Amino acid sequence: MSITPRPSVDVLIRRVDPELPLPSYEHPGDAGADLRTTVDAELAPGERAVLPTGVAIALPDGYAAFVHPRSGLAARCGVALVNAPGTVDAGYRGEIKVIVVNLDPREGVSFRRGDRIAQLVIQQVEKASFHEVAELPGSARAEGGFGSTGGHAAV
Ligand SMILES: O=c1ccn([C@H]2C[C@H](O)[C@@H](COP(=O)(O)OP(=O)(O)OP(=O)(O)O)O2)c(=O)[nH]1
Ligand SMILES: [Mg+2]
Repeated sequence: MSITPRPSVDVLIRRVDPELPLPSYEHPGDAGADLRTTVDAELAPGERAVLPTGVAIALPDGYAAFVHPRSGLAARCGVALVNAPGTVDAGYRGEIKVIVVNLDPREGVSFRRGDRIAQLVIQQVEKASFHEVAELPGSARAEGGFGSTGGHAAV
């Protein structure tokens, strides 16, 4: 049985920093195109920084780009994105930036210009038309949340 790939979506991209390569997919089936930092950065334990990526994009309406962490940076260095996933709106024309944080309690982490620090995932998004009601229809979950289904020994 063959699987049919979805057609790609056209995204316009401007290189704010022309010396660095465009974001790219490392493998044909990858979901995220890696974003690079244009600056060197040193993060002490617990420190965060907003790193520029040197690119700006224009997405068709109905799409958004999401800035996701790279698992290697998380697993090996304790680097996370404070707002993962960062949401890049279709109409945003500014430089995409990545808000990194060093979660390691003891070791600092260094980034060098050109390092791949995050990945950009493009997705179709729905636009909601909100219709206000006084009462919401009932549901099995109702107002349960935040561990309401149990399975957390600590809670
Ligand atoms: O990780 C991120 C998140 C956002 N952005 C850019 C693109 C996005 O379209 C814009 C606004 O993001 P968001 O809506 O998350 O920020 P906000 O705090 O709500 O700012 P604003 O009031 O400008 O919407 O900032 C990034 O470059 N990187
Ligand atoms: Mg916003």
